Amino acid sequence: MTTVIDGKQAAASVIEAVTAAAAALERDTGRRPGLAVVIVGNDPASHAYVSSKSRMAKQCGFKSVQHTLAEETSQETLMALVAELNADAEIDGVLVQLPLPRHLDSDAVIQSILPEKDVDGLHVVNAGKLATGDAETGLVSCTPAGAMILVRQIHGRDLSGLNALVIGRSNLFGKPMAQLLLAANATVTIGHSKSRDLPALARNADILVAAVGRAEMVKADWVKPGATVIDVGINRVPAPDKGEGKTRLVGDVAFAECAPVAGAISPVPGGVGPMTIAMLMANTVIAAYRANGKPAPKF
Ligand SMILES: Nc1nc(=O)c2c([nH]1)NC[C@@H]1CN(c3ccc(C(=O)N[C@@H](CCC(=O)O)C(=O)O)cc3)C=[N+]21
Repeated sequence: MTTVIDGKQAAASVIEAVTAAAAALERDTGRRPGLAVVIVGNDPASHAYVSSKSRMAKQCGFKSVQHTLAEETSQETLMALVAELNADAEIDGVLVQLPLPRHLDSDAVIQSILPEKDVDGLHVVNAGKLATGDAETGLVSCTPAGAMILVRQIHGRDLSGLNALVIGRSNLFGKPMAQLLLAANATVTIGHSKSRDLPALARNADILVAAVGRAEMVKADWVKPGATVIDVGINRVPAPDKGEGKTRLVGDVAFAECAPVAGAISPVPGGVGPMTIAMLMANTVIAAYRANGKPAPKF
């Protein structure tokens, strides 16, 4: 029988550990972890994500602040806010919700966040630490960190001898995911839109991670029988059966046809998504421990 990986349950157990770690820090130092989330503009999906992040931060016992800036905010204003949060001793983590409106240079903003407060793990210092195997002082991007916990549920910490394919090569996900799999001894391939034969690469993968950004692109005949399939896609597609103008959330994997072939598979929703938010909380508590000179908990 195929295992359907329960991301909600895995996220709940991370949140439980984060909440306990936050309470222990407050007992020892009188300080709570502080998370600042910055959002620019009016995109409803972004606002929904940011609200759930702020809600979760409060649930974990953090100091949670949200800065909502107008769509027409200038680069200077946004960078000045980041500088202020960098200097604020009560803030351990700074997250700037992406994507930013088109007139803003998001890379300049991200790189201006202090690496030790970069709970998204997007600063070049954190990307570099991951690439060079420094897990002790860096912060790892939340979605790959969460996906990796799901992989560990199935395979444990040592992926020696297993072939992994990551489809997607973004700095936000594909590259850090490949680094994490490599650090766990998997034999890693990164596939992307210019790869010659993605289905053939996929059929060779014991661990198939899909982050292509195309609804249900991975089909049953891409999946090696018994493979672990991790679906990182979030696509809203029309759902006329739910009513006129309604949508549903689907992943990058055609779940219904792939599930019977896979050994384990993560669904959308309820797979990687909830883990992303849980790992943001984990990174914030890690940053707060380090800021207080304490050895950080591991997740
Ligand atoms: N600086 C930055 N960091 C991010 O980590 C970041 C971002 N910007 N911009 C947008 C994306 C998207 N993202 C998600 C988080 C949780 C779910 C999640 O919990 N999804 C639920 C379903 C939620 C629903 O129903 O809409 C699930 O998959 O079960 C999804 C997507 C974080 N992102």
